[in-house]
Amino acid sequence: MLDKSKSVHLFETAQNFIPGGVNSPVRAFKAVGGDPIFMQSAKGAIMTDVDGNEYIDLINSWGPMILGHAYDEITEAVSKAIPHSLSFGTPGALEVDIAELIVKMKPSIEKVRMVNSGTEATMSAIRLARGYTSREKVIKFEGCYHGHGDSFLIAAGSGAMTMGEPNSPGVTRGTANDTLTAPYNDLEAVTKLVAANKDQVAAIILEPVAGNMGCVLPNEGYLQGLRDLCTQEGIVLIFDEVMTGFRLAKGGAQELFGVQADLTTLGKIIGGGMPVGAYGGKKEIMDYVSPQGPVYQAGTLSGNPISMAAGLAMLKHLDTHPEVYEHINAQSAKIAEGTKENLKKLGLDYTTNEVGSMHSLFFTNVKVTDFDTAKTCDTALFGKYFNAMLERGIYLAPSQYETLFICNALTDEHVEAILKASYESLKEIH
Ligand SMILES: Cc1ncc(COP(=O)(O)O)c(C=O)c1O
Ligand SMILES: N[C@H](C=O)CCC(=O)O
Repeated sequence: MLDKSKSVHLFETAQNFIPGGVNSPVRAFKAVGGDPIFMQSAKGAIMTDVDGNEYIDLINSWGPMILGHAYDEITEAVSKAIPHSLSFGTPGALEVDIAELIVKMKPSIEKVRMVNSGTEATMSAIRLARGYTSREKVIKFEGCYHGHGDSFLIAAGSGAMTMGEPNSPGVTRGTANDTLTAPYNDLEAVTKLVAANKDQVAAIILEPVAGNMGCVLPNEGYLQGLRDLCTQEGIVLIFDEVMTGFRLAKGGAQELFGVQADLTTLGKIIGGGMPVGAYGGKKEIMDYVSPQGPVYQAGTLSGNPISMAAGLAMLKHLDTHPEVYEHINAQSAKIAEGTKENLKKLGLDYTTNEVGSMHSLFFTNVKVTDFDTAKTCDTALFGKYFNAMLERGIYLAPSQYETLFICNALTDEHVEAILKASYESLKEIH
């Protein structure tokens, strides 16, 4: 058994001062049992906890550590920026540089506004869509997560799904009424929903690859179908690429699937791990944002120089090193294939979904294509698997309804260790 005594002590103390002892619910290990591990440091693909245990990290801060933890180019850029002030509250040169680079790397984005989190990005994007269209309703998909803005805590994935609270108390009935939900991957259902709310829908928002009910891929033609529907009905199509942007390809899911959104929301990845978000898209729509247009949106720390320095270093690296994508995709494919072989060897019939450097093992024999099929998973069994892997030094996301992310620092030796641990863990829990 790992010695977790310092983590246990910290968690006991934390619970006195922080709700549930954590600053974001999925970290609490409630869905998998046991106490959360408190981390001390991380470098490359390895995290070290406060008790000195080491783990191969398969969450990578929920996605942004594409280059691995404490990547030299990023930490150097941050160190260089720090002496010049931690925040100006005025425009700064790095904001212009990163905006220019994002516009270059993501063809559907002509203008971009920086915010401080993915939640802020999605909240701002739907306000903009409402202001632009003069319509009030928004369609989201069951099991998709767009942060914790009131409009999105309806049939939400990620922690909300994990805690069994996809509709949160505290969201007013009025707000909930303006959010319509449809099943993911069902074009007919969303088309009917739009028809039933003719000329009232401002935006359709989705994760182009859902990562918050586990990893769920869009069916062939689904994204294009939504694109066509939105164009036809004057609806703003928003791709929430907080997870997929700059991860699945330089141009994110839009490049991979060849479908362009009107607005795109971005998050943690463009800060290289610092608290950042952004929304951007067609100039015609973005020019509705204050101070150019009437839709108000602001932020004291938006475009923060330290966050911009980190994000810029990360994006510059991704822009000039296509081999990063080759490597993370290849390592992810090895893990996915190896997991399938392990399942076969053990006579287990579970489902795996993967795309690029994102993947999930679902404890169900049902093909997972939406919220309902994701919910067929044996979450108790996942909890056992999670803990068995943790004991073997592999840090998975502590919920069945999250996606695993691969970083560029993951070597073949790491992959081998992950697959060995996975085989032993699967064997142990059956
Ligand atoms: C797709 C998606 N959108 C939005 C968010 C919200 O981002 P944040 O947690 O930075 O507010 C997340 C992650 O939490 C996400 O995965
Ligand atoms: N699924 C979420 C982000 O992508 C999990 C992170 C969090 O809410 O703490």
